[in-house]
Amino acid sequence: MLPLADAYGRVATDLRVSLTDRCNLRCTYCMPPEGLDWMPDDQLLTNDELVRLVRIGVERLGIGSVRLTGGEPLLRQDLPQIIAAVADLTPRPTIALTTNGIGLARRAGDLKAAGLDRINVSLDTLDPARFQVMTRRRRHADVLAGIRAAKEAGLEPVKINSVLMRGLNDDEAPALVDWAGREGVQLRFIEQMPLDAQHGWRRDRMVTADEILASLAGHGLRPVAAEGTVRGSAPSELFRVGDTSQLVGVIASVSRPFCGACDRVRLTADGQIRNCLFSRTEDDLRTALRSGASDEEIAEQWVRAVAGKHPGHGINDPSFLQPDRPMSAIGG
Ligand SMILES: Nc1nc2c(ncn2[C@@H]2O[C@H](COP(=O)(O)OP(=O)(O)OP(=O)(O)O)[C@@H](O)[C@H]2O)c(=O)[nH]1
Ligand SMILES: C[S@@+](CC[C@H](N)C(=O)[O-])C[C@H]1O[C@@H](n2cnc3c(N)ncnc32)[C@H](O)[C@@H]1O
Ligand code: SF4
Ligand code: SF4
Repeated sequence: MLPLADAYGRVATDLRVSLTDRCNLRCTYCMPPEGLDWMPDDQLLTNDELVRLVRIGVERLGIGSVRLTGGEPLLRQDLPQIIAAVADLTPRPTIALTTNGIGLARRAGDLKAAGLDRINVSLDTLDPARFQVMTRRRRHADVLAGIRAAKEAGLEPVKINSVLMRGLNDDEAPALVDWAGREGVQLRFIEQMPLDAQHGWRRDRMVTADEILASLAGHGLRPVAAEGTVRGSAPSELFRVGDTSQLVGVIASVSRPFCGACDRVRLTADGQIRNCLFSRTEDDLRTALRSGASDEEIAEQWVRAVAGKHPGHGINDPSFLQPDRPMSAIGG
């Protein structure tokens, strides 16, 4: 086994695979109203290519968990087949999905049956009108139905990702926490990152973890770290709501970076390895695959790609440059 180690003592064991750069929403912090120039079909990995790369990661490189994301991964009609093929690998990795939840109501049962272990659904607001402003689509009810179906399919605990945007939904943290408590889902607030295709992010506009926690002062949040729970490599810092069993997370990529414990590596839908969400370089495994490289050669290229990983994202450095690819094409 070759570990995917970098020069800072970190080892990547969590593979985040983007299945498509396309999406049926247009979240304002992610992409413009008109969408993007989607990747041409011939550049996308086929299912066999994708599963082969995941197999190499699992068999040779110590990948133990696989998260399927995008773009919107539910747009892949063959998602159950992909999940089943990954679930067939030895050793079997845990398999998770990050989705906007549209169409999940119909598909949650099939995904669970195919081998999906965990699901995270994105929902920024409880108000359908705000949802329409934030995503530019009228699909709020579909997302709520998807979350319900995921729970009914036994994909618990369902985690919910909420990005708070100033002037749009930054007053909604308390109501979202109360809703999550009633629904029995784990809510995580995400700081907005500079990864939108429009390059509209501004440090002085983003809603910070401190602001989010201050707005939840009435909820008696206590860090679970104080109970001895170890965070490990998780992006989310967890808090207990009062004396209840409810946990709420804050993913503070910008104001409280967690790069020092990073165990993630990304594979884009067009077969590029990215050693960091904010990496400015990529390693082209698709060309290697299509020019007849052996599993061993691909594994060695992958190891070299991770070895060059930077210590952190650099968002707070004056010289920071946003990556060329937007979040939706990297795999968030
Ligand atoms: N900066 C940074 N943000 C990340 C990273 N991984 C995930 N995130 C962000 O965290 C948010 C939630 O990600 P998810 O896809 O739900 O995954 P997760 O939080 O790792 O999942 P769990 O293991 O279920 O907690 C998204 O906005 C991601 O972009 C990362 O490596 N770096
Ligand atoms: C890129 S999306 C891909 C999966 C799926 N389409 C979804 O929305 O869950 C993954 C996660 O990234 C988050 N995200 C997108 N753009 C972001 C940004 N600029 N800053 C922080 N999080 C972002 C979304 O809210 C979502 O929770
Ligand atoms: S955050 Fe997810 S749902 Fe929203 S536009 Fe981006 S890829 Fe689509
Ligand atoms: S920004 Fe890069 S180094 Fe930091 S946690 Fe994310 S992927 Fe890892």
